[in-house]
Amino acid sequence: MKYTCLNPIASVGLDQFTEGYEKTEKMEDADAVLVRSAAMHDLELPDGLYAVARAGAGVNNIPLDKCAEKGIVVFNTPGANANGVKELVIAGMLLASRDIIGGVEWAKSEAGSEDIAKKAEKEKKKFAGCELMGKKLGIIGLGAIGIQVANVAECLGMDVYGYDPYISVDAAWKLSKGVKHIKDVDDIYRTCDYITIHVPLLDSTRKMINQDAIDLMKENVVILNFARDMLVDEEAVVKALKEGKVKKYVCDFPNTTTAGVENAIIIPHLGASTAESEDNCAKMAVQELMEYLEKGNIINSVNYPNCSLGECTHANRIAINHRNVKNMLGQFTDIFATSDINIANMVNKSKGDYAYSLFDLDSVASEEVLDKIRAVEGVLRVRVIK
Ligand SMILES: NC(=O)C1=CN([C@@H]2O[C@H](COP(=O)(O)OP(=O)(O)OC[C@H]3O[C@@H](n4cnc5c(N)ncnc54)[C@H](O)[C@@H]3O)[C@@H](O)[C@H]2O)C=CC1
Ligand SMILES: O=C(O)CCC(=O)C(=O)O
Repeated sequence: MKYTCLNPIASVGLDQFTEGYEKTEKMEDADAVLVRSAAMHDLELPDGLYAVARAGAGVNNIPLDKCAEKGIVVFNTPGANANGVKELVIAGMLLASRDIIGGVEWAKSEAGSEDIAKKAEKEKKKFAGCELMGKKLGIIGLGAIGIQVANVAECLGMDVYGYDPYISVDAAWKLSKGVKHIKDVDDIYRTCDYITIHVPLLDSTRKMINQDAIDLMKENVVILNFARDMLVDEEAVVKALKEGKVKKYVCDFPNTTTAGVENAIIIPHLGASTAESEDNCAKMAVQELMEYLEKGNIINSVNYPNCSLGECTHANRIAINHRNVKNMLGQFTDIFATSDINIANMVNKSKGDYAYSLFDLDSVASEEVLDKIRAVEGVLRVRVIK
């Protein structure tokens, strides 16, 4: 099996590939791709490619449907970099509250000045700020990152408001009970002194924080965006920064709209750039790929359902990527039955428009049988795992 990396991937992850895996620089030769933020939308997807693993959370750089149509399963690594992002969000709140950046710049500009200590005592009032304790923090999106930000902000003495209409049961269990449950996002905009967004970039979330949202916000609000720049109408934010309505905009995604704007604190996408997050993501991504390539089991896919039959202890395992339409399973089982093949174990799961079936068989399906399955309308890929 061959894999290629479209971004640098931590070696502690790649080292997990066992004998039989080989790195290639050529995507057209690869069975699997590992990627971080590299844009894949315009890349040609080779016919031999089985899987893409995003060592990270956001998958807006990957053409999910185009991959699904070719039977390419796309994975991400949920939560693996959440702590790294959480810590930078807290740093962002502190940078927005205390003029640490201004103060440090001042000290640099006075390097070599004999009376710097005396001057500092005189100048420091320029860099004074406010504390986080007692302030209201609104969190939009209570997934892996949002929860961690909520819980730590509470420990810092902030009054935390959380909004996520799709929160998972697991996530809800992890959330501190002190976090106020907000059902209308406008209440976050109206109430909070700090607002941080942690949702995926989807058509439904694009420019979620827009002029209307800003109009509802309090004077001097701080907006933090460590999720994706396109979630925010940044032209509206820049206008609000200039008018003084928004005190600071802290964003992890530099672009020509915000870089260099006064009171915009722009960070070069460093949220997950820690040794720990990079290692966690790389390890999880490689495990997911190996599990899929070797056993056909899907864990943490974003375009196909999670689906597993564990180890295969039978004669043959066949994996079928297909559309989520009626009677696919009926047609597959019919083909096995009429070919005198007993199904020892099977699973079929769907996610949106796509589905996946795994069959463990008591005898080996011939090429003829596999061709019959391939010919079923709606089948996107058939793979012999064992
Ligand atoms: N700056 C960086 O380096 C990083 C940025 N990210 C970005 O942060 C995003 C979130 O990451 P995670 O928390 O790990 O993802 P996650 O998938 O664990 O959480 C996302 C949450 O957003 C919620 N959500 C979806 N639509 C919503 C809506 N309209 N309103 C409110 N909530 C909504 C979901 O229910 C889910 O709970 C990623 O999609 C990615 O774009 C993630 C990791 C690193
Ligand atoms: O790999 C990275 O550094 C980017 C992390 C990120 O944005 C994500 O996981 O969504």
